[in-house]
Amino acid sequence: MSSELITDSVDSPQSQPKTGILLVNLGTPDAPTTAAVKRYLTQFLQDRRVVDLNPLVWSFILKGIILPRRAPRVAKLYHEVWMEEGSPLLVYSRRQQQALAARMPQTPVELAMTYGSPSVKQALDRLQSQNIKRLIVLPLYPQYSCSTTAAVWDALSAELSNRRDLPEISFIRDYAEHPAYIAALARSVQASFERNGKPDLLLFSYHGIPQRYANEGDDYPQRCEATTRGVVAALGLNPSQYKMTYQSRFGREVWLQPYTDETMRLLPSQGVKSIQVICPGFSSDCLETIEEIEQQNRAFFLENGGERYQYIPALNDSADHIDLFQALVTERGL
Ligand SMILES: C=CC1=C(C)c2cc3[nH]c(cc4nc(cc5[nH]c(cc1n2)c(C)c5CCC(=O)O)C(CCC(=O)O)=C4C)c(C)c3C=C
Ligand SMILES: [Fe+2]
Ligand SMILES: [Fe+2]
Repeated sequence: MSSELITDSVDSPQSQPKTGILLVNLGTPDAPTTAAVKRYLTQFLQDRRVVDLNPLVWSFILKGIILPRRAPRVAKLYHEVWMEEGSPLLVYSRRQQQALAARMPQTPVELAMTYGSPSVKQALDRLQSQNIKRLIVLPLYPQYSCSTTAAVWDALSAELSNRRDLPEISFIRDYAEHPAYIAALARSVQASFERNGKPDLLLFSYHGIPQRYANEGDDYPQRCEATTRGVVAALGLNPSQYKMTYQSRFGREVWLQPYTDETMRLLPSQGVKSIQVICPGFSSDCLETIEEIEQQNRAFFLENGGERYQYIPALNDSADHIDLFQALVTERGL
């Protein structure tokens, strides 16, 4: 054996240990059917990071009351947005994984979902089979929340608790104010203004969380405000030209306000006739953007006197978005 081959197969003190990247998104049903939605929601809504009610009481309410009603209704909505290759959230997340992998051919890039598949276990198995010694974890949530980012942390640590050999881990908490993220959003809004004309109002709609989670220390609303501040500064908008709301509330508790749906119904009576809506909390288009924002909230606005409504798509697998991901992992020493 030549000495060249020997040094190639052994980590020399100078060579970097092999690094892998793990992208993690929320998860989505495997099919637009009641059974698949029930499976998905059972796992998702039993995570105490998401719903923190007494587990025994909540499990009883969830399985006995909520899922039998919600699963068939939501399955129909998934059916409406389903793409040829699958659920939009998974389709766009896969494209992001593939585009990032193409940018860095020496580095394994895997995708996992906190709930459903591909699971964190499957992704870690694939990375470990490639002998990675360092792991950069990028939760695909621009703004930290205990209900999303911390749930990624939990899923990862639960899975690692079964393994003997842990990699060195770098966990990206969020990128709400990252200059490349703000620039990508601002460019996407600017392109929409050029295509459709400048609207009366640019609405930033973020997924909500219970207000109580924020009161107990989740800085998610501050992280959303930071994103909005960055984008409006980049675009030079004044306060009368934009607004920020929270969507997708679930259950009876008070969630972050103002609510997107209520705002949408009110705006036309306040003189807003044309609106463009961006959802910067979603790294991929999914049920909550395509069905809830592009379809349902469009109807609320138009039925109440609004005239022009445009939804600005998520950054998905655009080159700007992949540039941002590349910058985030490179900053972690890749
Ligand atoms: C208590 C319930 C929920 C909290 C808290 C919550 C926070 C939260 N969610 C996202 C991103 C997404 N949520 C999506 C769907 C979705 N969310 C909830 C509930 C809570 N979310 C439910 C029940 C559902 C499923 C649909 C439904 O039954 O209405 C999705 C889309 C998934 C898809 O398959 O397309 C995303 C993405 C964030 C960012 C967030 C907190 C900041
Ligand atoms: Fe959600
Ligand atoms: Fe929704």
